[in-house]
Amino acid sequence: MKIADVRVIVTCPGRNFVTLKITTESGLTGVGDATLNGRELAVASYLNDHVRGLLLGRDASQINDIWQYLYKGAYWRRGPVTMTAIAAVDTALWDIKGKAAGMPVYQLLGGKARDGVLVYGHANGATLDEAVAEVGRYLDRGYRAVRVQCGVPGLATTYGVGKDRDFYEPATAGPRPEEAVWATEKYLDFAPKLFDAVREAHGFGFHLLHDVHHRLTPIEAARLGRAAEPYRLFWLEDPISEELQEGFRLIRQHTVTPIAVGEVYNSIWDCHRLITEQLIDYIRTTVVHAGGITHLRRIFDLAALYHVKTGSHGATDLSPVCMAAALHLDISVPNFGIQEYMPHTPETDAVFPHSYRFEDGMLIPGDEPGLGVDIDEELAARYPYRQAYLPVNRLEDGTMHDW
Ligand SMILES: O=C(O)[C@@H](O)[C@@H](O)[C@H](O)[C@H](O)CO
Repeated sequence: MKIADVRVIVTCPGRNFVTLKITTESGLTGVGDATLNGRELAVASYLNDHVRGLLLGRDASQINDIWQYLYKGAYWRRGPVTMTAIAAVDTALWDIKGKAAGMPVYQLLGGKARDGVLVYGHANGATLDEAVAEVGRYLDRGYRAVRVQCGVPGLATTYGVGKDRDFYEPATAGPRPEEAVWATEKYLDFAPKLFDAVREAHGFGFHLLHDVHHRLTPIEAARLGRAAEPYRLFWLEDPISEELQEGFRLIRQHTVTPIAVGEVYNSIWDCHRLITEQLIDYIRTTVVHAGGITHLRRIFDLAALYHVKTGSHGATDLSPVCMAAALHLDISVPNFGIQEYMPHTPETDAVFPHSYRFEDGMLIPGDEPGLGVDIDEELAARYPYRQAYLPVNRLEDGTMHDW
């Protein structure tokens, strides 16, 4: 199973995606997502200029060795660019291994441990009434878990409230990021009112989630977690900036609201203390940014030992290739919690034909050999890369804040 070709495909069917495609001498192909929102070309270059030549001629079946070769071999370990590049290679090799075995990847991971993958959808509204109505729309569509985000009175823009109702996209095309404004006190006063209104209108028969997007200090997050307790959130996501693992201990001391974190972590070394000290309830690392199926499985296994469940990131900047890979892992691990799901636009779905499907609040991975996802290269070529950035965020006095 020698690797004969390695190609990096950059395409922008509405938003940028980087995809790695590996072909073996016998003609088997595998795909891996390599998208790093706002820094896409850095990963494309890493793969093209520093990884491609190392893979040609190597045995595609040696996934573990290739992973270590790229990780230890780089000397410079971890970090989003390196780990996204390694993830792309790893994912493509699992896809190939599945095709070579004639089995879906979840079979290679030990088989299905559940019927489907519980997902949460994104309800958001500029006003409280709109947000409450949006939650209802998701429940009507069969979602059993809904994340709610809402414009904060007195703030012009708020994280999670998109311009498009169905296809949330925070990155904007152009040479510079958009600038947003933030006021913690306004948000902290408003958020419990939002949870109250949602529960009042729709009851407690579904899971309610909320994302803080790294904007609070530990004590502020503790205050919000405590205020949210009557509304029984499934989780409070990214309450504080993710670098300070000790910060989560302080939150824990004050509230029983479950905590989820991890979309910006790239390795087990970023979250091992959070897991082993049981400072979080859900780990949100995902395939594309945390070293692929091989490494994510290690994180999930460690988490399982400490009763921490999975809750992988699944925003639209993670391509359908990442989603397919995540689903194979989600359906097979013992400690699965939930999977984030934001449907892609029809343009993106056409570029990445896939067999996973939404059914009754769950995603079901396809049963064909490999990951059940591909890239239509001809179509992809019609959408050239467009520079785009995630927003930056400032306090009302101009101080740079976490976005
Ligand atoms: O929970 C989430 O889905 C978010 O935090 C993401 O939308 C995040 O902002 C984007 O993936 C950034 O690219």
